[in-house]
Amino acid sequence: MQKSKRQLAAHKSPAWAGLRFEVVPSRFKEKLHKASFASPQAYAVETAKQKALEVAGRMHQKDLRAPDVVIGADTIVAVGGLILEKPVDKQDAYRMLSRLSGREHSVFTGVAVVHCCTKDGQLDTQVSEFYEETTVKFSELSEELLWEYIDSGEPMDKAGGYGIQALGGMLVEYVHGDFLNVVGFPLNRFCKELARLYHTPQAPGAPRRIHYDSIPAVDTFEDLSDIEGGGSDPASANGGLEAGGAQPRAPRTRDVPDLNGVRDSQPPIPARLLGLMDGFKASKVLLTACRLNVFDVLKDRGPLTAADVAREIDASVDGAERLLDVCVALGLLQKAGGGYSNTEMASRHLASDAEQSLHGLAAYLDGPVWGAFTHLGRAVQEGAAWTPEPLPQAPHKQSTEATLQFMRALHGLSKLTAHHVATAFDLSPFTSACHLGGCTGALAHKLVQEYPRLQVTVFDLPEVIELAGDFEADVRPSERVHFVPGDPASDRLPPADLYVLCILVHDGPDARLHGLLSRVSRGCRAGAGLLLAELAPAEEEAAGGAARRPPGLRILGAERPSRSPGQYRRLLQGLGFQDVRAARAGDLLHVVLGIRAPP
Ligand SMILES: O=c1[nH]cc([C@@H]2O[C@H](COP(=O)(O)OP(=O)(O)OP(=O)(O)O)[C@@H](O)[C@H]2O)c(=O)[nH]1
Repeated sequence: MQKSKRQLAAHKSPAWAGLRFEVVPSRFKEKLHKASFASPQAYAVETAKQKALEVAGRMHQKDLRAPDVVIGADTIVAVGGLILEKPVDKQDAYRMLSRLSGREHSVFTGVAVVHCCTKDGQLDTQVSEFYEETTVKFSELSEELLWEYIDSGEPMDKAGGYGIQALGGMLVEYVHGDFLNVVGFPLNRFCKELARLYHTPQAPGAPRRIHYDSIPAVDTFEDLSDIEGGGSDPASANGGLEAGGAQPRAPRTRDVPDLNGVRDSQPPIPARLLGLMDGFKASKVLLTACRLNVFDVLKDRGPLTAADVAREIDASVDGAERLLDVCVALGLLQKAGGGYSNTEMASRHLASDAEQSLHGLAAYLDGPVWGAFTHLGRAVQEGAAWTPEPLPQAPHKQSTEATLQFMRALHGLSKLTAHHVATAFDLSPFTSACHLGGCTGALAHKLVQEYPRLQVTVFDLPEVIELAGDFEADVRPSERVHFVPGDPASDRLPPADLYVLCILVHDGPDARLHGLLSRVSRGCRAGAGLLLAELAPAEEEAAGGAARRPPGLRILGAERPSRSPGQYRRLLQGLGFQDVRAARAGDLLHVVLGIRAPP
């Protein structure tokens, strides 16, 4: 399951509902044994609690100071005694949604509020928890509606497989209870709980005392509070958080300094800005650790000391220890009793021989892309490209090693995304496909695995095809994948039922994209398909739960923002394709499929 976006550590950052908070994804693995809980809601509450405790512990370790409060939440759907979380794939989404069709179900969000303090350097926590239930009834869903909704990609990161605040709203007949609870956080109940926990009435005229400096505006909640003697009249409210008698409250003054001498009206610290300024250091540490093969050394081996690692990577012990400690802080490594080991993510993506390795991408970013970015000022002044020209624009200008380096980067990305691209639509009606710019054949091999009748031609520049054999050991070779040298931008295209383009044209100029797509449109027969998979725009990635990249900074280093599925759809329609459909392919890509209309 994707890491939580919703564990809030309250003490810094901008305001929301009167809280200054920071969002810290929890690393708690949501693997609690569901059957061991008395009820679905007990499971949600425990998961929320474990998520928040993990964040509190980690932040305390990292900053040597705990946040004041960590808020964890977990949303589940319960139907007929079953607990539904986020679907793992489309079939799973189908199973969930067909189970919900025509029925009532409950949505539970468990919330844990973890109060933290540090005693003698040790973290001390106190947990308050609650859950909220909302009942939702779905209409009867036709197969067609169900699949159209699944193909929209929306269900994939949603508990129960639907997003009530978006397209999923059309499935819903009625809602009883808090709508926001279904979306993922019961804000109203949460505010009441905070008011109950922190806002105890006190004697008139008593000085304002705040224990939890992250909650200066808890006054915000009192209007929602059920506390006796509370109420919505601001004049009857004070900002005190300390216990006292049930007395009338002193007037609230928003511009009074709190105990830290900070006025509420002070602008917040620009934490995001500071993070942006400093962010390159984290990238460089990650890329350097990859280049020094730290994650290879630690993969499949017990915890190693800094001295062991230093010996293996030919580094000084002090230097290795500093690098390893920063990797721990970045969540790439774990440290226990002086020994370092890979996190699961590092073994899966940063070790060079891992099935889903991004080691090649890291090397490409650390090499030519990093080099180009150090001269960014000059490139801006001269209007030059920000990054090395990627293949296929300039292979002839590249050394074999540079071409291989680019191919390794693309290979890792292709392997990571191939399953999502191959299964975004049902491609079984097609019997032959041609992957233009198919590079190492990673997607081609996934396509033939998924579709037993399909033959795939990988059509790419001769320099690339010549080197593609180097990657054969890394894919399951198939006789149904053929490599044909040629330039997709100028040579005659091999005949096929389906043409595939994947992360090929997202960062190129419009003219190049139009040129390539119109070549396919002119070169293919009526009824042939065109499947286009490209990086989703950054804002869609964020919505899909992926780490947000600034618009304009693409994964392989070019600077053009991605086009939206709508733009691709209009483009394809303008080029004579019909039945154009768009779908998400994992968190990173969107895929568009169109069928060539008769001329
Ligand atoms: O109608 C909607 N229903 C659900 C959602 C979204 O679904 C997920 C629920 O996931 P969870 O509670 O597990 O929490 P997350 O913050 O995503 O992180 P995990 O690490 O726990 O997976 C949540 O994103 C809801 O917002 C929705 O959007 N609409």
